[in-house]
Amino acid sequence: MEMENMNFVWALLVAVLVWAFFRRRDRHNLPLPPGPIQWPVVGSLFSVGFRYRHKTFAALANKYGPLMHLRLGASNILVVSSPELAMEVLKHKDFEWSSRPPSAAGKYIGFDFHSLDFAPNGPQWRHLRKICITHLFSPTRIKMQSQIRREEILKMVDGIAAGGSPKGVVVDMRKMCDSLVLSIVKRMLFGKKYSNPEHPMAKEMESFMEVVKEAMILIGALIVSDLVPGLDWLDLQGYDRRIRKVSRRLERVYKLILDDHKKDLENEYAEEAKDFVHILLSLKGEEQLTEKSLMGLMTDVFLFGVDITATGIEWAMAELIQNQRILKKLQQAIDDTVNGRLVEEFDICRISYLESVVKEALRLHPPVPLTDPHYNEEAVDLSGYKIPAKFVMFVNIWGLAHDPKLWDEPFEFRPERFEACPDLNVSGNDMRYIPFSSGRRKCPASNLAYLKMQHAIAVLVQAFDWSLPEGQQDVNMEEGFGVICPMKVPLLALAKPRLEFLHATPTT
Ligand code: HEM
Repeated sequence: MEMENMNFVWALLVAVLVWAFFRRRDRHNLPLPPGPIQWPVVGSLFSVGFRYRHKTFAALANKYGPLMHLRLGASNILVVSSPELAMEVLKHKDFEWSSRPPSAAGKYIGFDFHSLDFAPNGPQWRHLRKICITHLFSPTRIKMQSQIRREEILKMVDGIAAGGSPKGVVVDMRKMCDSLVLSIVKRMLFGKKYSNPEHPMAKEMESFMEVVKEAMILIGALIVSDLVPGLDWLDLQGYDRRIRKVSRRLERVYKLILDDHKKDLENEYAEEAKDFVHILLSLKGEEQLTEKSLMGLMTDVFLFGVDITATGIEWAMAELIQNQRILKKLQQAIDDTVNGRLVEEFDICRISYLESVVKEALRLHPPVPLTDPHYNEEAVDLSGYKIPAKFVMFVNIWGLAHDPKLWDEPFEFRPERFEACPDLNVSGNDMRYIPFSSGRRKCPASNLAYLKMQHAIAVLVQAFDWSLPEGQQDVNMEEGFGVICPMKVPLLALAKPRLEFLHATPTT
């Protein structure tokens, strides 16, 4: 076992012993759903392991059924793996299951649970969710910011084209996707301000990205104080200290950004010129946000807005490169639709094969393979069981999308399966396929993220022929690990320009 995992087991052991010494007697003797053997202290840890939890959960569900109970430390966990039960917890009983458990990341990185993702169910979460839906990710706002996405995608194409000869250039797809999505998110949040190297904040922003990366690692880590509540003061793994440090650094930069934007708003500012931070600062009356909520929302957009979308694009490109027949068919579908110019965002709704390709990539490789942890504040009936309060519940998004009882050849990349059923979409109504989840906690940015993925993939595929670099036989399709599921080995691909023109016609 790796050193880090050994440390985790020891820390958990000490924490559970201390917890058992002090805890109130609050045991319940209700029958709970079946699950793997639970050892003293560590619970089901050895059955679940440390990695690829979505795959382990799917394998365990074959044995124990679609509603499974596990224990890790003092935490009780349910895993849901059938469409019927997913419908029950995400739609019919979504109110009961729509809270989030307490966690060190939520407390510090989510600014005392003031981020949308970490906020427990209640007025604070409802307020933040409404602001996101009506102001940040509304169809009008998405349309208003289309020029930003267009410019950044064209920059990416120019960058690839400039680096190569007619024989092509090897592209590090991971770096390229990260940089594309990051530039779009930065401009949505802050406008062009900090892209100028002369701006006093430009240097600060560079080192800020390191803090964001550290925050993502910590959000994905198994932290003992999350599994044995009330013992964060022991900080047996040193994670709590790291999380507090990251939180202080995020807070410092956020405050600088907020002050800088407040100064802008002292003068008249055109609505179209406003970035997300201007919009959030301009809210008045009941909608007005506290400083903590402003910082929480910036965390939502920055931390969840970049990695997940970039991961989705990288997986889709890997599948296309492996499946040249599908790549060619997609190129043809795009060329036929746009007829002699570079594909634009407004063309996407007319290229149904593109949608099928992106849907299939999100099915085969959902970038978020398990929902975020849902949590019941009160006891709730589920599938004949009385589930006590304060259970953590995950829906296995990956498991549902790979279940051979629900899909033909679930491990094959076959976009045609979606052409046969166009109503099967990302809206979260059919629980076999929920890459953005479903119900109250569904991803609030799904429309934006889905559009961005489709446009970026369409442009890459239309502007270049893609293949493996010389000497490489296969794409390594192994998964890395974390809350977001990246490719284990970053994808390298050879891009050869296939269009004489690389500059698009102006948008309508
Ligand atoms: C392909 C890209 C994306 C995918 C597949 C995705 C998927 C998801 C999933 C599965 C959840 C968990 C829902 C649950 O717990 O039931 C989620 C939540 C969330 N996502 Fe996304 N997401 C993507 C992009 C984005 C982007 C671009 C943003 C922000 C700019 C974003 C912000 C959020 C937030 C704030 C939540 C928490 C919502 C809440 O708890 O109310 N996501 N997303």
